[in-house]
Amino acid sequence: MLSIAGTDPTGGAGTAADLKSITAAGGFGMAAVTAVVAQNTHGVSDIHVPPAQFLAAQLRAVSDDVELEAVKTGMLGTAEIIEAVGTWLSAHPPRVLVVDPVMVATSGDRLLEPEAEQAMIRFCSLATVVTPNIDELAVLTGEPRAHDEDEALAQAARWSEATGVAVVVKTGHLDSREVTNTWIGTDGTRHPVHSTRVDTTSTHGTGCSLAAALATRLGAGEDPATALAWVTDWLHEAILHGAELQVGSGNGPVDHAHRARRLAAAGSAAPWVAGGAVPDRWEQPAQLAARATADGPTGPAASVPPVGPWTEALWAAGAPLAGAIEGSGFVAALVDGSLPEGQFSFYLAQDAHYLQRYSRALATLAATSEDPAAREFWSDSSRHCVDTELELHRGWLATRPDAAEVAVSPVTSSYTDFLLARALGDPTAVGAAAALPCFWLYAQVGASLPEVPDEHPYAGWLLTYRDPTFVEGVRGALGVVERELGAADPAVRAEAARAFLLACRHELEFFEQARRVAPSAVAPSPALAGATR
Ligand SMILES: Nc1ncnc2c1ncn2[C@@H]1O[C@H](COP(=O)(O)OP(=O)(O)OP(=O)(O)O)[C@@H](O)[C@H]1O
Ligand SMILES: Cc1ncc(COP(=O)(O)O)c(N)n1
Repeated sequence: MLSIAGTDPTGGAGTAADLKSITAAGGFGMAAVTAVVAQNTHGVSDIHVPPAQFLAAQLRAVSDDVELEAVKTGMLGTAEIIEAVGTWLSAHPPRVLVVDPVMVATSGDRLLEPEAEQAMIRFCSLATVVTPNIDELAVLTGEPRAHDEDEALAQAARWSEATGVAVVVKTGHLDSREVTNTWIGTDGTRHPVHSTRVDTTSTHGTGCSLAAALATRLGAGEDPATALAWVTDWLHEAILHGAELQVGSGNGPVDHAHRARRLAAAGSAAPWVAGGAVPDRWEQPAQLAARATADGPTGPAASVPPVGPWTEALWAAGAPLAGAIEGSGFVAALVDGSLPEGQFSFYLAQDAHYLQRYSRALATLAATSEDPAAREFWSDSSRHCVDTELELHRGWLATRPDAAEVAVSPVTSSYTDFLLARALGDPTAVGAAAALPCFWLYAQVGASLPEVPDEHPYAGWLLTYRDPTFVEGVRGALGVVERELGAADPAVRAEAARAFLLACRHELEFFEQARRVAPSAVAPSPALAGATR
């Protein structure tokens, strides 16, 4: 996959951004340089355009040796450069050509000579798809700048029909809460991909990154809707975490590698409960809390407080994981509404599988517990789980036939197999401690959620986290676990603590697994707002 673009020595835009984006999108990146640009996160200070013959030599070096899947062009700078690229492309037409008609940088600096605009407009007709921002779309179409998304879509559709070139309309430059990228096909088809605006100044190079990643996915054979969904979701994550890079003091770059680092961390082979974190015999509550907090963050306070010293120690030990769940990408995307529909549907499907199995683990605890109050609590909870699962199928999943057919995932089955094994084969204190995080951490997430507006795509679902009867259930589970631990042998207690911490980690994996699903993997369905659980 070849990028033909200008440079950015601070790595945020141009060929640097393109190569990072191509890698992130799964391709092998190559780059031919059109212009050497002295720029940083504050703007452009100088531009050197090497002779057009030199660019032609770079392009020949590539095509003499390499077969390309796709080409993306960015800053072309001058009419002469546009012509050199056009000539080369005509001799070596790639299967996919994405043209980002770069004219003006975010900083306001011109990256295309004004007299080259007409040449750029003609050049765009060679493309498979063009990715102008709102201002560039106005120049391309020769129309006034669109005021809103509908105007931009209409402009793009007219231009696309006239030229036979698809357009991705990007609303990043409008000031709506939602940011939508829409693929407009030459036959008028529209594939909108919705995302949410991130309140950040780290958007340097977003246009370059979108176009390069899109070219890579299209070059690999993905259809336009799937490719654009992948790119929009990946870029949202990169923008969300851009500021953490702390690169420059102006408009910073996005974090192209955020997803790769997140997935690498998820694939870690380190044990979930470090050796020595739990004593072999848990004699005193403080033994566990002291060890668990010695080498890690303490985490948030419990929204439903512990009911005694044993559950207090469990919380102290598991709190860093509760914090990780509250701060997880899944919860963040669910709350800001950018969670792709396919990932949400996958989550619902796994939730249904989970509840079905969890209810059996709870029923097992009801059958094996000695304490009548525990038996009553577990059997009520098991029954409640069955009801919730049935409601999930009747409500949310009924509107998504594709999601209803999603099989149980490895993450869901390893969590539920673990819970069932603890309930079936271990002392009831261990089974009870393993079952507790599902109650306690779910309520914790619920308490951390902000109010969302009614038009939020997942408003209906977010409300289910606030169910007050659920908080009662958490108190019930805490009471049972506190009593079970108090009565247990210290070795069994230690096993229970281990099971509790493992279950907390399973909870984190359960939430995060949906983020690992391709955003368009489950077919879209009618709007979510207002749907009932
Ligand atoms: N603040 C933001 N929040 C969320 N997504 C954004 C934001 N800014 C940009 N994006 C994403 O990046 C894409 C490209 O951004 P934009 O519309 O600003 O294009 P551009 O002007 O060509 O980019 P550039 O400023 O790099 O030239 C958008 O379509 C959107 O997916
Ligand atoms: C070489 C080059 N190409 C493109 C851009 C546009 O990116 P942005 O508008 O985000 O500054 C840039 N600044 N530099």
